[in-house]
Amino acid sequence: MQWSLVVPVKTLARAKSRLSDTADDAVRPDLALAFALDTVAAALAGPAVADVAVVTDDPRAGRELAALGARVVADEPGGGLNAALAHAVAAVRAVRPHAPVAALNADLPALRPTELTRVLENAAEFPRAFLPDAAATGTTLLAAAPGRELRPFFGPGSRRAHRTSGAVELRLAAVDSVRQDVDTGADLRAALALGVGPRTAAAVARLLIAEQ
Ligand SMILES: Nc1nc2c(ncn2[C@@H]2O[C@H](COP(=O)(O)OP(=O)(O)OP(=O)(O)O)[C@@H](O)[C@H]2O)c(=O)[nH]1
Ligand SMILES: C=C(OP(=O)(O)O)C(=O)O
Repeated sequence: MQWSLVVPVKTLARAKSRLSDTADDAVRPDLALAFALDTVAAALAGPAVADVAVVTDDPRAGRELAALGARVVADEPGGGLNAALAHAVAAVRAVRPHAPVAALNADLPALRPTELTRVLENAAEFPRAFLPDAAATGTTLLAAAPGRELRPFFGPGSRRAHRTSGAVELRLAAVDSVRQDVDTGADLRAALALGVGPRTAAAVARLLIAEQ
């Protein structure tokens, strides 16, 4: 079964505020973009994904992610993350109405295509399913079968919100790369330990050189 994914990317200048003690205002946009590029490149590399739509209003992110092969959908004005996702799902379903859809966070720089494939194969067993993040309080992926509404409740405490909404929690071993989102310096170290993609590796190297 081939999936359509929607990946939300906030305006880069405002992204990753919780990384401000690790990366200052001048370099954080580059780091956030590197995470998104490595996430989308890995997602497009797997056999289970047919289509990735990035929902963003950021021109640079849109340009660089489109160059990887993603489609770019504009944000729903003033709506925030969940409105942007619902809007992007409607856009991808207009193109591929019979495909299952999943929202995937853009901050998974260690993402492995094989692990994402396994998560999607398991998600395909349910009308709606989600994968909790590494911290076990949030969500990195929320999936909906063809014809089902996604009903995203991303944000603080989204694991509980998705569970309460009736989505099935996927309990899978060995999918750490799909769960390891990066919000803090400690998360970034954990992602580096798993092994990040080339754009994040380069951005982190630039960060370390700038600090010397
Ligand atoms: N398109 C879009 N994406 C968003 C929006 N808000 C958040 N996102 C994305 O949704 C995911 C989770 O976002 P947040 O945790 O709110 O923000 P963040 O930039 O990752 O981190 P913080 O600034 O530290 O909260 C990331 O992939 C963001 O880029 C929005 O309003 N529109
Ligand atoms: C929006 C979410 O992710 P983050 O950890 O980036 O806040 C979430 O977990 O619902």
